[in-house]
Amino acid sequence: MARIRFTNVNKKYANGFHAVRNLNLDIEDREFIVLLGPSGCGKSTTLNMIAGLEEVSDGDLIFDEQVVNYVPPHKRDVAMVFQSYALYPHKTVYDNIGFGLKMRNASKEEIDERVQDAAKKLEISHLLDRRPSQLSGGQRQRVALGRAMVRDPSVFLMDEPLSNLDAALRISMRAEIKELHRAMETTFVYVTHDQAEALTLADRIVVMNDGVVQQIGTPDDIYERPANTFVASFLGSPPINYFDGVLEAGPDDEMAFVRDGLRLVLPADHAASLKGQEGRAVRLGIRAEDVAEGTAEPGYNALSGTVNSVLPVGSDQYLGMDFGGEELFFRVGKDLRHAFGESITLAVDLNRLHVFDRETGQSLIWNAA
Ligand SMILES: Nc1ncnc2c1ncn2[C@@H]1O[C@H](COP(=O)(O)OP(=O)(O)OP(=O)(O)O)[C@@H](O)[C@H]1O
Repeated sequence: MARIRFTNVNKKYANGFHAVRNLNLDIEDREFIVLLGPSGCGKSTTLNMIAGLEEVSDGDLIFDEQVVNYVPPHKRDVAMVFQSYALYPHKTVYDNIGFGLKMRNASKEEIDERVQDAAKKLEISHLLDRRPSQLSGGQRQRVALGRAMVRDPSVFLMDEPLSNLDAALRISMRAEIKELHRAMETTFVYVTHDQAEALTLADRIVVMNDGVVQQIGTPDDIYERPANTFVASFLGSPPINYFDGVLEAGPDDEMAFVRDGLRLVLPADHAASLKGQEGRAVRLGIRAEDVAEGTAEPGYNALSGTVNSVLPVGSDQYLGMDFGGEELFFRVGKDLRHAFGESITLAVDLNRLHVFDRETGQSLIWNAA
């Protein structure tokens, strides 16, 4: 069992670089947590603090009830899988998987039982006599997973374990990692910069930027109710569209977003949370998929512009629109037929709008985590 808690944790590297700032995070036993963010945001540093590979500069890192700030890695009951696999090139798959157990003086029988069991689960039993150089990338990654599995750790740490695999294999390995989590019944902490990976795997996602947590929540929370423009922009493809404008009060407690060529009436519950804020400078967000081809009166709950680009992506298509000199991107059904330069009106799904403060970027309608 392992619950992991960070309380006011900071990490400053020896050169003074402040990589993680005031981190507060409570990871429940058996939870699948994904640390998500752009390169350099501090996710690997956070994972390495759990592993004991990096020391906490201040604050406390707690496993269950024990502060582990100064507990060395081999006493933490964690296993880690790296992007680079880190296999021993001259050992067979069998020996690679069993090596950690051998170093801990496990009996030959125990090693054999655990290696065979892990190999079976990972479907690599037929590869046990090979060396890493005789394996594909996906098979090597399974060996790395097997090596971590046989240790039966309380915490499983993974740092971009799929990023060296091709697109198709990444998707099938995602399903396997999810199944592994279910079967192992341990706490998983997984680092990635890939939003799709995070959304598919996580019970909860921690979005980080510049060493600071931006939002902690379920995949739905993060995608549907982003706490700020950073989170809103980091997830979604093509990325969310923004419009700068102001709030305008209307009759019957109505609240609308207005700017040149656009007036969108906000749903009643958003209007209620924005009551009294008319005149406020806001940034409105419309996700690429939250539009439909519509005939609503132009300028009112609808967006009109000209088609700039049409990019089919198989199941649907990305539609580029010129909107008063601004370039917007939407994701629409593959059956919509539009030609370059054509005028088009899209109806906006008003229930799925996002409203942010223009200065701070904080959401004004979803409670920040
Ligand atoms: N030993 C170190 N000394 C000084 N700065 C470091 C050290 N290790 C990492 N950093 C810096 O700390 C920041 C966070 O690094 P970290 O590896 O945690 O980022 P990341 O989010 O995992 O990024 P990536 O996806 O590129 O690995 C980066 O700016 C990095 O350059």
